[in-house]
Amino acid sequence: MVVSPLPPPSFRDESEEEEEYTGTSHGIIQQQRPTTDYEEFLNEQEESTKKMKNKQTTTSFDYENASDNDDRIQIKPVNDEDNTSVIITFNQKISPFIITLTFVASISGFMFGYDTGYISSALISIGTDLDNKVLSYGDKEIVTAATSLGALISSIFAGTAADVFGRKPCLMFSNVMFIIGAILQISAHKFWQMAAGRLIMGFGVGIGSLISPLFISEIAPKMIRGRLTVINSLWLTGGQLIAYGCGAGLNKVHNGWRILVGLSLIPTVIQFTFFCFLPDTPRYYVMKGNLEMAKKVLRRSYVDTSDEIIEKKVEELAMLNQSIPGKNAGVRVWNTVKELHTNPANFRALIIACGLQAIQQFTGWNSLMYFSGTIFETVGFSNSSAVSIIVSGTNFIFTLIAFFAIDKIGRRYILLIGLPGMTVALAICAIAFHFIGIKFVGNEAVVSHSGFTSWGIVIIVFIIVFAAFYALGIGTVPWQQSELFPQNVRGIGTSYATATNWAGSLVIASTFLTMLQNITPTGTFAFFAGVSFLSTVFCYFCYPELSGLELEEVQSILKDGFNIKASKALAKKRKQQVAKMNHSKDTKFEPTQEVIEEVIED
Ligand SMILES: O[C@H]1[C@H](O)[C@@H](O)[C@H](O)[C@@H](O)[C@H]1O
Repeated sequence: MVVSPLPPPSFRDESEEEEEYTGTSHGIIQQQRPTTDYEEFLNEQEESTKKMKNKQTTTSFDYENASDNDDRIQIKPVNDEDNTSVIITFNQKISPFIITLTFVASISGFMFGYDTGYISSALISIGTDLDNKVLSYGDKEIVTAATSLGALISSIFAGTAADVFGRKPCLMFSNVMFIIGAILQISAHKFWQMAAGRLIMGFGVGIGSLISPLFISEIAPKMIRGRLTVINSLWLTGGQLIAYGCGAGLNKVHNGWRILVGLSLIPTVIQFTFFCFLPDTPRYYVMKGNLEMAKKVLRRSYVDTSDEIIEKKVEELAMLNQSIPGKNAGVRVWNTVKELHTNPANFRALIIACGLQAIQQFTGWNSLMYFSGTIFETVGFSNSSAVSIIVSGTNFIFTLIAFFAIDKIGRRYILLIGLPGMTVALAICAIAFHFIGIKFVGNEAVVSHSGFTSWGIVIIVFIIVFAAFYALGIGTVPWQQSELFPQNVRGIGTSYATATNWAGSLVIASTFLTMLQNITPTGTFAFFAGVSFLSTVFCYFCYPELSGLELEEVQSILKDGFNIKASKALAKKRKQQVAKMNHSKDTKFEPTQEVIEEVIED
């Protein structure tokens, strides 16, 4: 099989001939050919991948003649890697351009947090402003759930749209949804206009929640990819906190809820304006075969890196970018879905990504966010906005701690610290609720020992402890989902995971009160504690350490198992290599020849 140095764009021309697609292996160039000898075809592909990699290992960089000023360093595959591992890496200093792109993309995180956060205060201050009557409990549920429903619907399509139209245009489209949704709400005098505005805003939230972390992970230098993606979560939890703060401040203001919704227009307009001048991700350009644009963006991202290395990196990304064939968009999407399910590495990625998002929702955090006021009132604490601010403030502060820990300590460790912590906190709450003796009659809570009791204090303290452990691990790590998937299935894979998140959020928010009524608060919290415990077991056996790995390296880890041990070894190795580079930079500003040789000899 002939392997051309650069692959065709992932989405082929309509004119191309269609052939049945039966899945692919790791590999690089997908050629149109009959699939009767599919096994042979896969073997050939693997062979050519090996040849390409070997060729690149030996020819792409002349170590003998490398000067002391070379900013490049090529890392030989280590024992834990196979020959599909990425081999070109270089000093990936974070530049102002990357910071700008990250901050602009993560405004979507803020919109996610603010738009899901403001509704609880808005519902209190709306009073009789809609249809001149007080909203019923059912009306309130519809207005709250409309955004999650919109997000669920749009997240199903957003991944494919991101591959077809690009990440940036999709984020700009989400801005349009935010603006239309907000205007409909601000001007609403009818309940259904308000609900429609919330639904349309939800379309924006769903798109942003998927694409912003994907965008960031595609532009981020590998050693701080975790951190940069957590910036999105920081904006998210910060958005929730600000929404509760503003909500508390505007509670008594006439039409305060319209101001609250109106404020959401500011960040979205800022994001849209910035994106008019910023590019898409280099990996997206590679996927579309626009290698010149990919180089341009990489050059702006890594200003200290030589053109030669940038060219090689783009070449490598192009080699690893595997196209999905199909004569039209529908067939290609179907083939991508097949590829996601039939390729073992992709399927494992899917289990992890959807599993983590489901755990994030089914351990009950959002029900506590939405109903913390009610819960705290039942244990004798009446200031519900203060409580919401304390709980969401804890969420924000511990997301900040996750920001520092996620690349240094690693994603796996913070999950394995967070989930057991949540289990214990939830179990203690379940016990404490038993001694308080609460019953739910309708939507009203009846407490046998009213007033502030010591068990009430235990509940308050351990709900805050739960919030801290949640934010440290499972609140943040699932949004690293994009790194699990290779380029050709990343869009659809992250769609599945994001849709799992929104479906879980809808289910839990709409069943929480029913659970409290039917299985008592003790039963509800014990249920969440049980889910947290099982989730710890799942993460222990299935979640490999991915910090410090190139996006393209993750597949080699997931190829023949979850490979926890190998992933930990590879992550450690990568960290040591970068530490060596950084160490040499302290003294000479560039890696020295010895450092290069040392790494090569490893
Ligand atoms: O990661 C976020 C964060 O933890 C939020 O606080 C929560 O409301 C979202 O559902 C979740 O996806």
